[in-house]
Amino acid sequence: MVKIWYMNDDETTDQRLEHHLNPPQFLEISELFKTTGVEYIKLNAKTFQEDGLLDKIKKARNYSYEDEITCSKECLQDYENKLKHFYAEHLHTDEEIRFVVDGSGYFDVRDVNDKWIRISVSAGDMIVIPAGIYHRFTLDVNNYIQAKRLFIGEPVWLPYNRPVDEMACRKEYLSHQAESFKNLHKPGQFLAEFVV
Ligand SMILES: CSCCC(=O)/C(O)=C/O
Ligand SMILES: [Fe+2]
Repeated sequence: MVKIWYMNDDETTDQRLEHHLNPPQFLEISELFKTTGVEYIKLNAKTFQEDGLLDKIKKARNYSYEDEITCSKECLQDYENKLKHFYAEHLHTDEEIRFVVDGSGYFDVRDVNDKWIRISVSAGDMIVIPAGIYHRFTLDVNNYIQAKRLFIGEPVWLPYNRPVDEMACRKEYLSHQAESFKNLHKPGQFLAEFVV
């Protein structure tokens, strides 16, 4: 079950811990979308290969490329280094689409006021992180996640570490954020249409 909360930015303890504010401040999926444009949909991690929902989403969104990544000490080559890179604040020129098949982890995204929001994902959770948003990823204390990576066209995994405010995708993201996310009322306006 996805959980979303504002992080305590001052905490310098292990990145794999929850890092809540005191008291904790949770967000709804619709609030996450309004302040960041991050979309979310729940799939069934046990039946997605037969129930057709993932295929439907891929077709509608033109996700033509798909592979899988497993992040664990045993399965990920250059584990420590890769995790360090994932946790460096960065953006991409394309959407980052992840569907968690097994395990769990945290995607952190910056909100409209540059505050960190932590999204706790586990099996069945799909998130779409827009191009141009500053974000990062970490494993949680279970140290294991397996996720499908979807892509429109050829995959480009290039992260651009902050600050890269002059990039076109960053400027475009900020103008969308200012103009439209806050006026939308449905959680994950686009993915929501697939919820039955
Ligand atoms: C669970 S997917 C690993 C993290 C990743 O691929 C990425 O690009 C983070 O920003
Ligand atoms: Fe990323």
